[in-house]
Amino acid sequence: MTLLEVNDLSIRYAVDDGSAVHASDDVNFSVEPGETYGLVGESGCGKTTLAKSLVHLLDDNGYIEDGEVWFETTLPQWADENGDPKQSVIDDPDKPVRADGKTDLAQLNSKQIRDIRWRDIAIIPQSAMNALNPVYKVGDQIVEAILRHEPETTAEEAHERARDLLERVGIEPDRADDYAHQFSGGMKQRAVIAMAMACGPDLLIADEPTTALDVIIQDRILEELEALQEEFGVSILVISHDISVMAEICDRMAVMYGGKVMESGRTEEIFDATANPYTLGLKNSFPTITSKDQDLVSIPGTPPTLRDPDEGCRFRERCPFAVEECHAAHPPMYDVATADAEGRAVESTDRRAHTTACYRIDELEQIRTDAINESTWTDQTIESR
Ligand SMILES: Nc1ncnc2c1ncn2[C@@H]1O[C@H](COP(=O)(O)OP(=O)(O)OP(=O)(O)O)[C@@H](O)[C@H]1O
Repeated sequence: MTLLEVNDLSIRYAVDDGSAVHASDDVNFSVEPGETYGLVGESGCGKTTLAKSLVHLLDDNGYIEDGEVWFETTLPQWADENGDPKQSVIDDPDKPVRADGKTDLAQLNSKQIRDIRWRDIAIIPQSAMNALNPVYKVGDQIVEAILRHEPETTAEEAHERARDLLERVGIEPDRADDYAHQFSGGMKQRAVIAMAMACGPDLLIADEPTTALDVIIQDRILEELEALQEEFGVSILVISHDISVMAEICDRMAVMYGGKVMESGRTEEIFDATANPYTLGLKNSFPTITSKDQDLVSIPGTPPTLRDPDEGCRFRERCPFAVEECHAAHPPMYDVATADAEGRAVESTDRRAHTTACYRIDELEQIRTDAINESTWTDQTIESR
């Protein structure tokens, strides 16, 4: 049973000159119960947009152009006494509810999504540690989050839960009476994680949970997230530009570039059998867990603006392996492990498979070898590709 199933999700931002920023294009992925799924890629590739769109928190000029976001929940008004969707609701084409108990969040109105946000899906935004209100005690802010979403809970129970949640993320319960300025950066981040867990969500979205923290604190935050997951069975959708952080905590991940998923699969597949030039370049630019001494090589050039992009592969202008075909159309997702009877790559829509968007999938061995050499990335000028 899948908790979240994102199908062909495309998100746009309308901008002043009349063009649209294609922040996410035909994105597919799924998250299973209790799983940690990662969205990784350089700044501006659309990770935050994607995460915010799931719970309708896009900026005012952002909108879902197309796609579906099926989530394992049924709103009370559409559920029977067991919490399952009523047959009349499933049969109603105007209701975004499936027989398997999933609801398409993309079709909900703002009141309906408010019932899901925090209670079923909690989001820890980027720079969350600055999100704590300086004039309220930290504990009271958690209490408020509980009471807002669970009116039946008493203030006393909520206080008890707030203290308990703080303890679970490694903060002394008595510090509930402190103000945010009395907390270190790492403690603030953990308090925000506690707040996100206040209503027992099924999915926790953590946007760059360790950025701006030093390495030791980063490790502790990752450990806290893993511990919470083990204890509560919550699924985590984690976003980071740092592929080595992802390696530590994710079961599966999607590597994004320019609003597109370039490669997706289990973490060990992405690391041990990397199948996309962009992922290879990204790996070169971060110290990996296995080889901390390796030279770091960043990918020359900058990501595209995404304003009305052309049809070609989004990565081709920075890709040392780009060929003619890459200019004509962005590649589909190919299955990395299987080929057809003639040995040719096959397209795949299987969200659990290891897939890559690269036409040169048949030459992977050579590409992997070449990608290790710094000169592969630095010798060629953009014009020569
Ligand atoms: N409100 C907006 N209006 C127009 N363009 C936007 C808006 N918000 C984001 N974008 C653009 O959408 C694209 C995706 O941005 P997004 O913030 O989702 O990427 P990201 O991978 O999360 O990067 P970061 O980690 O820096 O937040 C970028 O090109 C960005 O400039």
